[in-house]
Amino acid sequence: MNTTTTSNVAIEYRDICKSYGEKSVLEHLDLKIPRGEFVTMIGSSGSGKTTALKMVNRLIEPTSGDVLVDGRNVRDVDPIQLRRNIGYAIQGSVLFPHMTVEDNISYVPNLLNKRDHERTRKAVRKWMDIVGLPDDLLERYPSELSGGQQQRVGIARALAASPDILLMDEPFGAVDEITRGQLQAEIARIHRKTGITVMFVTHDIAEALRLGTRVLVLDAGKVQQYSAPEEILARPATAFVEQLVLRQRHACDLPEDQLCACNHSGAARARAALAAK
Ligand SMILES: Nc1ncnc2c1ncn2[C@@H]1O[C@H](COP(=O)(O)OP(=O)(O)OP(=O)(O)O)[C@@H](O)[C@H]1O
Repeated sequence: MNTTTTSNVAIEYRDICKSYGEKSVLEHLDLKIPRGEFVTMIGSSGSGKTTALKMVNRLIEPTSGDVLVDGRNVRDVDPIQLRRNIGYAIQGSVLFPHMTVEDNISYVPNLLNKRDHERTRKAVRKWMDIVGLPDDLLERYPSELSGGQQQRVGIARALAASPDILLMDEPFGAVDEITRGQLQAEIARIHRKTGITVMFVTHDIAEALRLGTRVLVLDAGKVQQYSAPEEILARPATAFVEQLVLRQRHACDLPEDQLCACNHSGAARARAALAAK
């Protein structure tokens, strides 16, 4: 039974098609993302992940079809207003190079509560703490930070306006493995704590399974599967998803009849699902 009603849907794609000239990138995408979900998007290169993501904040417009955010067609919402309620974090540093860490994070909150600078100051410190950065970095400029620290500041900035939706496009693609693991743990914690709706593009199936409450697998502009991670692992819907799952098992160096023993909740749920089969 489908229990997803309009009121608990944060983002909806209705029959979305996107072409660049003759090239079709998304074909009849229909998708509902309930409020509070953490949707990871994975697929082959060029499968349309970034294109679909950027339609939510109108950085890309569809050729046909509609995108709804909180039940409103984004075509009817002023893009600037829309983006104030949608955090956006991408790979690499997108910080303003001439601004300190504090000014970078407080940029949007300052626009929103112009008069209440004390409130913004407190919010900046709260987000520094949440993304695991010490306050003594507040006066530094982006060039004086490590890649991992810049990425954390980018996430703090995306979250600082307390958006309802967070769009993340391979946000941890450019950091080392250890930092990546830490950032994954932090974003999962932020999601649990805030209940924010997250769309997260990744090339890493382990990351998709670890973080996603639902995983969207795209190939050649079409949805291959949109399911909980345990479902993806236990019952891949297409040969393409099956290949992804095999890659995950091999990465974890386990026999194919066992699931990944990595330390993540998706795999733990998947193991339980398989055990119950
Ligand atoms: N402005 C554009 N003009 C023409 N083609 C474009 C444009 N933007 C994207 N494309 C093409 O659309 C297709 C989908 O791109 P998109 O960035 O959505 O894919 P993706 O799944 O995010 O890819 P990747 O995993 O490599 O980042 C690609 O073939 C890309 O080359």
